[in-house]
Amino acid sequence: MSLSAEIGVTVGGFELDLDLEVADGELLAVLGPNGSGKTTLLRALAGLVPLDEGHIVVDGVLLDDPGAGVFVPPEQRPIGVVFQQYLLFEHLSARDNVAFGLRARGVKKGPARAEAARRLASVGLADRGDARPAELSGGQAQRVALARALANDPRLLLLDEPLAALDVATRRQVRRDLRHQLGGFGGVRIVVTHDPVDAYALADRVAIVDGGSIVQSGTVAEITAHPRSRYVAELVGTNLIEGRLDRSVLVTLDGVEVAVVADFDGPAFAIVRPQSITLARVAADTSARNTFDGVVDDVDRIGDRVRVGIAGPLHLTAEITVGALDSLGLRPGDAVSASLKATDIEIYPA
Ligand SMILES: Nc1ncnc2c1ncn2[C@@H]1O[C@H](COP(=O)(O)OP(=O)(O)OP(=O)(O)O)[C@@H](O)[C@H]1O
Repeated sequence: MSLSAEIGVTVGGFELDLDLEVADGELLAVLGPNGSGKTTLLRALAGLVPLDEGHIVVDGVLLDDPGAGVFVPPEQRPIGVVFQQYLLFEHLSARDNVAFGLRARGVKKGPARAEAARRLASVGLADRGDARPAELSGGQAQRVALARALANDPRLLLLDEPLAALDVATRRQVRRDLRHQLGGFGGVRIVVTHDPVDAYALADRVAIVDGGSIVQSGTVAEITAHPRSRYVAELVGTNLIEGRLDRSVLVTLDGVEVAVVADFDGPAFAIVRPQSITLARVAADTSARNTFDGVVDDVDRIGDRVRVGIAGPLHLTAEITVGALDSLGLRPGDAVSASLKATDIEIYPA
């Protein structure tokens, strides 16, 4: 393992408490909603916030351990950071921005500038060394920030929302470039993002952070198939129901009963694809085992499909065609009946 960390930090009443093990060459995406602690995690790894408890070990070297009285300052850590807004010095050229970190570590001006030029060339910016940050496109500024982070040959590379500063049109191209550039780095890479598309495009493994702790981690495929929280279910666009199974009836925490097909009892999650939910104006006489009456609380059109949010005993999202929406004439506030077949509900242990 190249990064092994137990992070215990409190900032302004917010508590971050999580463990991370990341192998050399692995790219971990840390995904979570606003305020979940992602930036605080990066700041703790980089040494910008000292740990209150725990330890950080990179390549076998202890960087922070309050119990042992060890704290290696940020500039001495084998860590490169690309911050959210890149934080390039506006008054310095691209080359001097990249050379800055090397100079801070005692490299002489000439060799630092030569190394910076080489680093810029490696991210495809050989001809932009004299440009100031204001003269660079968003994608170019990001590559300068990456070249700067890599200039000291770090063992751990941290990227905080690397695509957030870019407009939608440039994002896709820069995401592709970034994947390519990150592919050439052999150490541990951690990318923080709240965009699942970035996580899926860049990462081998994803850790979902919520409320200062890791609520789920695994490969993208594992997380997508078996979400274990409402946040993740929403990210992957499915409905999650949590409860307790008792002979093929899932009883939710609120006491709602859902008929399912299951061969075990006990705490369980159920997922229902929005496309498997049938909507009707009044409770229909169907073969579906489950029918819930509710009220439409959201109607969101995506191409020729419509996602309809239903508030009721269960909060569900159904996906229907525009034609079906028109014939039902559903609007927010309307009463609606949602049916789901027991065989369309996938069950797994909680
Ligand atoms: N220096 C600080 N002083 C007080 N509170 C802080 C400080 N730094 C972070 N917090 C609080 O800690 C929580 C986590 O913040 P953090 O920036 O780590 O979240 P995040 O997941 O990166 O969010 P975002 O996606 O919005 O950047 C927030 O509630 C924030 O207000």
